Amino acid sequence: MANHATVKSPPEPSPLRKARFFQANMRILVTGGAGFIGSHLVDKLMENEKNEVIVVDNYFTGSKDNLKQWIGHPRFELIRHDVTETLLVEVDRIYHLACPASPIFYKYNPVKTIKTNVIGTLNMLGLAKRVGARILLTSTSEVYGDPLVHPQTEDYWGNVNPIGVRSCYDEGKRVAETLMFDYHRQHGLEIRIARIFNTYGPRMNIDDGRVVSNFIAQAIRDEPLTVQLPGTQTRSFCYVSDMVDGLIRLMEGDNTGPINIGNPGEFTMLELAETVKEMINPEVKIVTVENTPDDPRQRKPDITKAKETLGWEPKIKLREGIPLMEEDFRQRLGISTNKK
Ligand SMILES: NC(=O)c1ccc[n+]([C@@H]2O[C@H](COP(=O)([O-])OP(=O)(O)OC[C@H]3O[C@@H](n4cnc5c(N)ncnc54)[C@H](O)[C@@H]3O)[C@@H](O)[C@H]2O)c1
Ligand SMILES: O=C(O)[C@H]1O[C@H](OP(=O)(O)OP(=O)(O)OC[C@H]2O[C@@H](n3ccc(=O)[nH]c3=O)[C@H](O)[C@@H]2O)[C@H](O)[C@@H](O)[C@@H]1O
Repeated sequence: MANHATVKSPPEPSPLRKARFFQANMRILVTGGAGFIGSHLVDKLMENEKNEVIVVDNYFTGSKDNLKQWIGHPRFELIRHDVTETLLVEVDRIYHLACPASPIFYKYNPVKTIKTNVIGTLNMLGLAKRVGARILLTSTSEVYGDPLVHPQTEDYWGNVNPIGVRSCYDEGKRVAETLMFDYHRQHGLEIRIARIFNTYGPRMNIDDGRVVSNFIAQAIRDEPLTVQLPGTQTRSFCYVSDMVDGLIRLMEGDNTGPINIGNPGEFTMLELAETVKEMINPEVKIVTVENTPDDPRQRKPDITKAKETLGWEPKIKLREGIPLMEEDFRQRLGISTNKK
């Protein structure tokens, strides 16, 4: 599915690319770069001395703190900007991540979430078209909704409620994917779409509301782990360094996607709670609480395509990732005692 019929190619990002004696740096825009995945992506991109990185973020869920090591660096720029407004920058690559990801944040102002997904993606595609940049969208496994196919393959069209409380996010991302392919077919844009499955790791907001961060923070604070009913719903958790590796491979490879990027290890929420309890605080209680509407009952990526086309598969198992996140959370919470 590499390249769909294209009408015409976009311009080269800069004539400097073709210059014989001067190799310009690769200028990379990361929208949402002050967030959890975005800031880890920036760290990795900055390791390459040929990269210049520009982050735009409105700090709704992100923070300058996540980027503090780069502020003032000559190859790094940080712009406070909302992607629902147009942006003029000259770049070669756009990693478009800007969008609240945790359900409690994306449901907080659903109309804004839709605008971010639709107008924000439209703006970034317009920018990519003007400057000839390649653009990668971080879509989501939520495009599969409450999936009737398990594990989920990229050719599954999904089972999504168009009028539910999650629709601002899952339908928003579906439209964003549509826009990406329409710009690709109509204007010849180079696009990449990653369908990300639940990702966790250091720098997640402590009170982010997502399940791994909730359970780890609760275990450290000695509060009951809140398993939302029924507890048998499943998720597959990918450690953030594996995710960043997959995103960069996708951007630099020649397959448009969509490609699932996630860890196929599948756990029920009760199993996750038991694992966190055993590893962090065996004394802590596990309680069940009400769930929210339309919570998907199962989720597990089929990553055959990522393996075959990107040579990618995750390396970090859940039991290896939890202690790395625990260490970061303990440091930020200022709670060092480990009741093991
Ligand atoms: N973490 C996951 O499990 C997961 C799973 C699937 C998809 N994704 C996608 O990956 C991306 C990053 O997710 P994350 O987990 O790092 O979330 P995050 O909330 O930590 O990061 C999102 C960033 O986007 C910024 N942002 C939000 N709206 C914006 C706007 N209108 N203009 C500019 N900036 C804006 C936020 O301030 C934040 O820094 C998102 O697009 C999300 O949909 C994440
Ligand atoms: O990977 C994805 O595609 C999507 O996954 C998550 O959405 P979700 O799976 O609902 O994430 P969580 O809020 O972490 O919930 C996971 C499961 O844990 C349960 N949960 C959550 C929080 C909690 O305290 N307890 C608990 O049992 C929820 O009911 C749900 O079944 C992300 O937040 C989305 O940004 C992302 O796009």
